[in-house]
Amino acid sequence: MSWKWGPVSLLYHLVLRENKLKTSEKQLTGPCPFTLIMDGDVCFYRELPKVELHAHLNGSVSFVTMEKLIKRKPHLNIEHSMTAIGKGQRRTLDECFEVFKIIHKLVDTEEDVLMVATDVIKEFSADGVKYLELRSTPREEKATGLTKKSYVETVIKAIQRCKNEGVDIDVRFLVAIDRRNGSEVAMETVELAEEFMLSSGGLVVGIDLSGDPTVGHGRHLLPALERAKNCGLKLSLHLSEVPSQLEESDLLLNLPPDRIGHGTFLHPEMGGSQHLVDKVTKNNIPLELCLTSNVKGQTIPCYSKHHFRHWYQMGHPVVLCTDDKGVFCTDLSQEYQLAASTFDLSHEAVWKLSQQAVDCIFAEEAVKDQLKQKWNELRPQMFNLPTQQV
Ligand SMILES: CNc1ncnc2c1ncn2[C@@H]1O[C@H](COP(=O)(O)O)[C@@H](O)[C@H]1O
Ligand SMILES: [Zn+2]
Repeated sequence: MSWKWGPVSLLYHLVLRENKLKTSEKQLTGPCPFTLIMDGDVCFYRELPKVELHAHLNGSVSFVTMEKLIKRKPHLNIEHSMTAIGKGQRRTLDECFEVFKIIHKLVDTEEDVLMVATDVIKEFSADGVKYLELRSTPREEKATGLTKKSYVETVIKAIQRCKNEGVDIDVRFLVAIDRRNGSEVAMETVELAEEFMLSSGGLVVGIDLSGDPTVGHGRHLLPALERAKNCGLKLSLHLSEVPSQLEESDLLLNLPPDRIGHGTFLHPEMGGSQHLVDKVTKNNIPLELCLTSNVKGQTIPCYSKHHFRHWYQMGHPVVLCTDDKGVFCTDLSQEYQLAASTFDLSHEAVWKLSQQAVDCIFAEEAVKDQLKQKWNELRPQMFNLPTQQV
């Protein structure tokens, strides 16, 4: 396999150099620039065109952006160690949810949301992501005047701003329901999403169901999710992220959702059941899989035991994603590289994985066609083939 420098890796290299990273920071933002210079394999994953379908906005805040937020609010006495889980570290899922509470304190004005969303989009683009579905929970902050509506408007503004600046990435937005907030808020969230689906020129495409999986039961959220589906919003639901949710997953799979987040404990080999697998395969529902998130959040003991193996072997559609690239100190290139090294995937298999993710996006068919064309155009430079052979 020969390797050529491409625009993405070069840009990433320059961005990292410009930020003059210290050793401690390298762990939080991805591979160090020196690795990038020396290791052609790292460049392959960085340069690989990618689709990111499972990224929570406030979990995706990078070290560099976090530094800006901490400087804006020194009185909060928040340190980096409180907002990210570094290399080799593990936390319980409960502890992860405490981290989000801290980040929410730092991101509580329209100005913060605009900066965070703009930075996150640009970082995904610099990592070679060509299509991104960002998800976030609309939040009201009485003290600063932030409303749920202005929250969504601000994320949309960031998406439009990046587009106007020519950032090479197509971005859509999923409005998130936090399951902890119950059925009424869930319904209000769907109504808000519906309003923006109609007014945002196709930028709001769906609903995410997330939040602490140990709190509440999905049965109370069914009316809101059904309404979302009926009005044309796509559904991506966190399902069976913890072992105790089998009954809930069975119920929510009847909707059926358009994609599943994690689905860690659906497979019989993970403690789930063939019945659940049959429901997922019958409807061909893609799974969004986040390796580092699951290992650092300790729902999976180690990478080799990740449920990627079972679904990938079955030929079921799986999409590698980051979940919370800031909190878990990863990026999508690293996730592809991790999957490849753990499950012994060739560059050709990795390419197929990234290409097949295009079929799982929520944007309209025309966008899929454009992305497929982009993948075809980029393939020769990735594999160093003459154009006519592709
Ligand atoms: C680790 N696994 C996970 N499981 C479930 N929900 C998660 C999550 N990671 C993130 N979130 C959800 O995303 C919110 C933060 O981003 P936003 O403020 O919405 O942008 C968290 O508060 C949680 O509701
Ligand atoms: Zn998630």
